[in-house]
Amino acid sequence: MARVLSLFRPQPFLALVSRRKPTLCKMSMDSRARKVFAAAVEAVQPDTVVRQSIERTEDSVIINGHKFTLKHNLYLVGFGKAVLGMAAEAERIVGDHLVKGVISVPHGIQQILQQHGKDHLLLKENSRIRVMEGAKHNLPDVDAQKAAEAIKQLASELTEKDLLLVLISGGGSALLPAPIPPISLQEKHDVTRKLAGAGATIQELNTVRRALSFLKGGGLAHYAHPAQVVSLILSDVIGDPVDLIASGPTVWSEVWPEEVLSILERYKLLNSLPASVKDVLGRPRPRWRENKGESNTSGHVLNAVIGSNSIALKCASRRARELGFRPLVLAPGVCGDVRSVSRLYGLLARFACSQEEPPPEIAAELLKLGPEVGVESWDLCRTMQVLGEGRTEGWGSTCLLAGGEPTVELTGNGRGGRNQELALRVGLELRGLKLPPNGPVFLSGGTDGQDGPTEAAGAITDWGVYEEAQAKGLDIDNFLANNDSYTFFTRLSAGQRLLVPGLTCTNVMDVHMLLIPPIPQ
Ligand SMILES: Nc1ncnc2c1ncn2[C@@H]1O[C@H](COP(=O)(O)OP(=O)(O)OP(=O)(O)O)[C@@H](O)[C@H]1O
Ligand SMILES: O=C(O)[C@H](O)CO
Repeated sequence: MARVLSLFRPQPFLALVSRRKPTLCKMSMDSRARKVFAAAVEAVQPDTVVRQSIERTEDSVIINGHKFTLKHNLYLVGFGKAVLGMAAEAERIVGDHLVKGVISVPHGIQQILQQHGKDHLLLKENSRIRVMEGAKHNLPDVDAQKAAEAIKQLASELTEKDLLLVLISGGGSALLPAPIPPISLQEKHDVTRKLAGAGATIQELNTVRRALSFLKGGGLAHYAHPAQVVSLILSDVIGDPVDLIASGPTVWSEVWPEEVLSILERYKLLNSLPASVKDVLGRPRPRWRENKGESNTSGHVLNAVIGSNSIALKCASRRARELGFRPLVLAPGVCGDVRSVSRLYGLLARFACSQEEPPPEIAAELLKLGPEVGVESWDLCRTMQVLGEGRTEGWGSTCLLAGGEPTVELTGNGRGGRNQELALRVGLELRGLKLPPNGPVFLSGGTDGQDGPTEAAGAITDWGVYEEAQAKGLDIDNFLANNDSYTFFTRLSAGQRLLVPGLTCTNVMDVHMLLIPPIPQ
C-alpha cells in the first residue's frame, strides 16, 4: 500500500486538506454534520452567488474580469429552479439600467417562497422583470413554452448596443421548451420522459434535447445576436459543463444526428420515435448551428459558472474546521450506482478507522472501485494518505466531504430518494465500526432540500442504524428492495436521523460527509 501511495505523492492537492490541529468541540457529531451541510447550502444561495459575481462600479459592471458599460441598455432573461432569487438580486444590483426582463420559473414558486418567509428571493412589486411560472412537476408544459416564446421574442429584438443578462440554473431545460416544428411539445416531452425513465444520463438527455430545440445548444445566444450576452450559471451537473447545464442555451454546440440517434437506440426508443423527430434529425442543420464564431464564448457571449458543488464543499470545509474537524475533500463528482457509492464510503470508513496499518486489500478495492464512482485514483490515494497520517499522528476528528449525484435503480414502489438510500446503505457498511464513544457518522443530502418525492433532503447514519433496526424488527433488506428508505428513516429513532432543511432555493447536486472520530491508539 505504501508503495501505491508513494506513486501518487499528492503535492499539488495538499491545499485540499488543512494540517492545522482543529479545536475541540463538545457538540454531537450529528449536530455538527447538520451544521456543515447547512454551510454548504448557504454558500450557493441564489442571491449570494449573484452578489458575489457582479461587481458594480458607477455605470459599468465587472463579471469574471470583463467590464460591461451600462447605458440603460440592460435586458434580463432566466430559466431554472433558482432563477427567481438570482433575478431579485440582479435587479437590486443593476436594476437602474434594466429596461425589461422575462424569467421562466417553476410553477407555484412565488407562493412557496412567500409562505417560507423568503421575501428577499422575490421580485419587488414594481419590478421590470416579468415572472412566468410553468413546468409543473419539472416537465415542459404549455406555460413553460409560452415563457420560452417570450424569452425568444425579447432576445430577438436586441441590437448591438444592448446587454442581455441570462440567469441559468438546474431545471432550466424543462422551463425553456421550444421544439423545432413539426415536433410538438407533447412529442418532445414524451421522448425526454421515456429517455429519463430508461436511465439516460443528463449528458445523454440534454444532447437529445439540444437537437430538438430552437433555444438550446446556443440557440438563445443566436437569437440575441448582435447584443452582448452574459450568462450567470448555477451548476447542477458534475464537472460544470456549460454546454449541458440547462442544455446550454448560450453555448454554441454542434448537433450530430448520428450521436442523437445512437442515444435513442441505446434506450430502445428508435422504433417508437415520432415521425416529426425523425424529420428534424434528418434535415440539414440550420445555418446558425454551423456558424461557430457567432455564438461562441469568445465572441459576443460570456458564460460564467457562479455557483457549483465545489464552492459548496469549500464553504462546508471552512465550517467543519470551525466545528473542530480537520476537513478533507475527496471529490466533487461522485456518481454511479448507489450500491457502489455506499461501498466506497464503507471502505473509506474502514480504512480511516483501522487502529493499525489498514489491510492492503482495502486500498486495492478502493482503487478498483474508483472509475465506477467517478473518483480518480489520484484523489483516492491522496485521501488515503491524509487519513493514514491523521491516524498515526493523532490529528483528531476528520470531516471527509464529497459531492455529486449517484443513481438508484428503482425496483420497488416505496418512498425514498438517492440520498436516503445511500445513507441507509452506508449505515449497513458501518455495522460493527463502533469506536467508543463515537463511531464514524455519514450524511448524504440533496442541496435542493428535496430527496426524490419526499420532504427530507437526506439522512444521517452510523453503526447504530443496523442495531436499532434489528431491535425494532425493521428488515433493512426489505426496505432497500422496495426503495423505501424514507419510510425506514421515519420509523427509526423517531425520524431523528432524517435531514429536513426545508426549501433551500438552490441546487448544486448532493453533499456527502463522512465524520471520522479520533482513532483510539
Ligand atoms: N423511492 C425512491 N428511492 C430511491 N431513489 C428514488 C426514489 N424515487 C425516486 N428516486 C430517485 O430520485 C431521483 C429524482 O429525485 P430528485 O427530484 O431529488 O432528483 P434531482 O436530480 O435532484 O432533480 P433535479 O434535477 O430537478 O434537481 C431520481 O434519480 C430517482 O431515481
Ligand atoms: O435543466 C437541466 O437540464 C438539468 O437540471 C441539468 O442542468
